[in-house]
Amino acid sequence: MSTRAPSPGVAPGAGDAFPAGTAVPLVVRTVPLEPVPDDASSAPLVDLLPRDGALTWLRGGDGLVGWGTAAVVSTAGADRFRDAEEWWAATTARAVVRDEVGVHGSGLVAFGSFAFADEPGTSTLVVPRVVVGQRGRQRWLTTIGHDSIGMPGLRVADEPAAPDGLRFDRGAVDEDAWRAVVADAVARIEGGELDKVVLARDVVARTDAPLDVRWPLRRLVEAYPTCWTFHVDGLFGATPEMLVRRERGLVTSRVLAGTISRTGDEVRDAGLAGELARSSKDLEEHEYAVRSVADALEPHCSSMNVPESPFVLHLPNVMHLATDVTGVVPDDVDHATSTSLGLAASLHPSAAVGGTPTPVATRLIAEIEGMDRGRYAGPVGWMDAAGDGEWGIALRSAQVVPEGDGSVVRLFAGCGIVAGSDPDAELAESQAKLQPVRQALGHR
Ligand SMILES: C=C(O[C@H]1C=CC=C(C(=O)O)[C@@H]1O)C(=O)O
Repeated sequence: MSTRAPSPGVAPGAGDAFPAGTAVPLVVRTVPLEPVPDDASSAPLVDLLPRDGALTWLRGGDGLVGWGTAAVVSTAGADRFRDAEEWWAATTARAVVRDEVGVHGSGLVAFGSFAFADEPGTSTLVVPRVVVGQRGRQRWLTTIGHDSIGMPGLRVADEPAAPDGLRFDRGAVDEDAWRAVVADAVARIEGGELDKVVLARDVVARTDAPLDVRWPLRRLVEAYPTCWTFHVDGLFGATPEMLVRRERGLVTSRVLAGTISRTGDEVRDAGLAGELARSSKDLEEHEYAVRSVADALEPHCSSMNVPESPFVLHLPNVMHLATDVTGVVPDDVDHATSTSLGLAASLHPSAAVGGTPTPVATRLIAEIEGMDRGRYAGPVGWMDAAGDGEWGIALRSAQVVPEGDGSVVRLFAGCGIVAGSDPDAELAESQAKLQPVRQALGHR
């Protein structure tokens, strides 16, 4: 585990690093901002983000944006969630917080993104210098530093530049090879090795100048208002799947599995939605995912509601079978494992991104998928000092890394494979799931 805590101030990304482990208390202040007017005249939160150090968690106008780094931790391996949780508990215990708003997301918060697998990969929790939040018409501003710091003036940021020289290339496994991997998984499922496995692939985009991530973020926020648009440490996307949300003891999880592409024709799509809702292959795939979430949440909850049948969630590119699981976490349960991050750790990887049985599926993914998922399909979101927060599954996402004078952007998509899955249909499904980020980068 490595930690850093830069010096005070509110300039995005500025500050010298304190030595690892420095126990400097954070000074946190949240104040209300002017309410959002009815006429949609105020800028969306995504427009406030500076170019460097932007952190994002937004859905339909609500959510959090942040920038700068007040403190950060990196963790890795099988204990990545526990180590991050311990660091957060120590950080919040010595923070001095004055929160004049007192809503979900005000006060001290950290944004986080966790690796899919135990190995390889690193995970991170970042405490920003500045957070701006919105819930309905309510807005607030939080500053976080190592001393009392002034309130920054908020203004709409400069217009991000479009990706320069954007081009796409194959990922780690080409399309023919990926179809063969899917066929191999189907044979193993039909041979009785396991019931379901989720197999993913990547596509690589390159740019000639460093990608300004605010370009795709602004487009994702606009095109996918019912998804959670996120950005943490180079991983960005718009996920429709909520692994776990905890607010004052109420826990919710939106489970997705089972997909059909949309055609754009309303009448045909209504017919396809009906087909999806009746498809025994998709219902089976969905049931494994719901079971995995319900079984993982159950030990933490005093009561739970797991609907018997899914509904069809309509997104601009695809439709999914969806189930909203809810539960109540009693006050007296072990705090360390029932924070939103502790719950995310128990739920990950659900059968929406791993498979059934989980250990067999994750071994098979490592054996045949042929790529490193990094933080794709891992939990991404935020948490507050009380352990409330929201952790989505990092789907419909991409990882940006610098390369030469430009950037490499790896886009990811995965598909649930069960007995009877067809490799051609799964490839087409993965292409539909790559569409949101492709289009947000400017590629039609
Ligand atoms: C693994 C992904 O989607 C999951 C979530 C919804 C539907 C899925 C499916 O139908 O296969 C996947 O389980 C992805 O988008 O990369």
